Parts: sequence; structure tokens; C-alpha cells
Amino acid sequence: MATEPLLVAENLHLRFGTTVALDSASVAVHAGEVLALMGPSGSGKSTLLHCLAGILHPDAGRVTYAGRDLTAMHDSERSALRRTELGLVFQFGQLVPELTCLENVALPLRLNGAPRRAALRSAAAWLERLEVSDVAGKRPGQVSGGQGQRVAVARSLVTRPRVVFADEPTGALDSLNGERVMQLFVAAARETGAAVVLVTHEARVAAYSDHEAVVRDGRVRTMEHVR
Ligand SMILES: Nc1ncnc2c1ncn2[C@@H]1O[C@H](COP(=O)(O)OP(=O)(O)OP(=O)(O)O)[C@@H](O)[C@H]1O
Repeated sequence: MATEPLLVAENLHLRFGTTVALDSASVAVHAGEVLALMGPSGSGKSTLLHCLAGILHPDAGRVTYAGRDLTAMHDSERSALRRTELGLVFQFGQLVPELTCLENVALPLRLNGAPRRAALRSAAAWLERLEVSDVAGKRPGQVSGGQGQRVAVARSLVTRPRVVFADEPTGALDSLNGERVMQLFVAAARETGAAVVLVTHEARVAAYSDHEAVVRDGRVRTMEHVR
């Protein structure tokens, strides 16, 4: 018997001024699966990802997470959910420049109230998992793009979220580095049971997913089973 999807977007509409970014976009993500959002530039992939993550609010339509209507929640409730159950990885790191890489990974745990030592211990384990223990004491400005992206992936998984959202997670990396980041990212997500929703232009990156949704003109046109 098929299980209920964990995250569902139904008929999302969103305009930025006169630009229609989403035009009845619908998609569903199951627990533990990797979904790639593909499609031409400007088709609405990032907007859809941001709506799924509860960062953008659609003008119409509904996003349901674990049976709860994200679109109807108060901002504070949605923020709490993002801190505890959702993780984010973006293309340009978005690590805090003043903190070391280790402190960056520990940060989401600290924000959730974990004691400093326990948070640093977990963060160190995640840096090791992503094969970047050597940059623990460095600041983001002192590490390479690939290392920074691995640190960002570690930070997104440290709270053991149920869904991780990634917007072009390897977009700034060369193909070898990008490939390794994807391998480590997907393996770690599968290990923790997290679902992954990622936006990518690259077929090589999408090849790590279970399903591929093609977004065109603000709508999910096709949904393909990859593996
Ligand atoms: N903050 C914004 N203000 C105004 N228009 C926006 C904004 N964000 C996105 N758009 C517009 O909405 C449409 C969808 O953008 P979106 O970023 O979702 O596309 P995308 O498929 O992710 O593109 P890309 O692959 O180039 O990143 C585009 O026409 C874009 O110009």
C-alpha cells in the first residue's frame, strides 16, 4: 500500500508583480525520497522550493506538511518547524562568516537549545561524515567552495530534519566536486531518513534523485520515476 506523502503542494499560484512565477503548481514528496525539480531558467523551480519550505507564501493553493497546512500556520509556528524539522542548503553557502565551520554546523542545534559541548560534538561528527573535519576551525572565507558546500550540507542535516531543501547545491562547483558533494549529501540524507527536494539544472545531479519533476511556466508538467 502506498504511504501518504510527507509534503504536498496543491495548485500553488504566486505572482511577483505582473510576473506569474507559479501557475497551479502541484507536487508531492514522500518520506525518505529524493525529488529533483528541473526545468528551464525562470520556470518557477526556486519559487516552488521556497513555497514547499514555507519561506514564501503562495497567493493561492496549499502546502501540507505531515498533514498540517503550512500555508495556514502563523509565522512563528512555521519558523519553529523550519528550525526543527526542515533543513536548507543554498548555492552560495550562507554560512555565518564570523563563526568557524564547526560553530556554523553547531548553530542550528544551539538555536534549538542544545548545550554547547553536545552541539559541538554532533557538529564534529557531521563534519567527519562529510569528509571535511580538517576545516572545523576555519572560517567560511578560508575554505574552498566544495568544502563550504559540504559544511552547509552538514549544517542542514545536523538537526536530523525530515526534509532538506537544496537550491542548486552544487551549482558553484566543478563537476568532480559537485559529484562528491551529491554522493555524500544523498547518502547522509538516506541514512537519516530525510527526504530531499532539490533544484538543479544538471542531469548529473538529478541522477541522484528518485523522482524528477519538470517545471515549465510555473507548473509541474511531468513527474518521472528515475529509480
Ligand atoms: N523576488 C522576485 N521578484 C520578482 N520576480 C521574481 C522574484 N523571484 C522570482 N521572480 C520571477 O519569477 C519567475 C520564476 O523564478 P524562479 O526563480 O522560481 O525560477 P527558476 O526556475 O528557479 O529559475 P533559475 O533556474 O534561473 O534559477 C521568473 O520569471 C523570475 O524572474
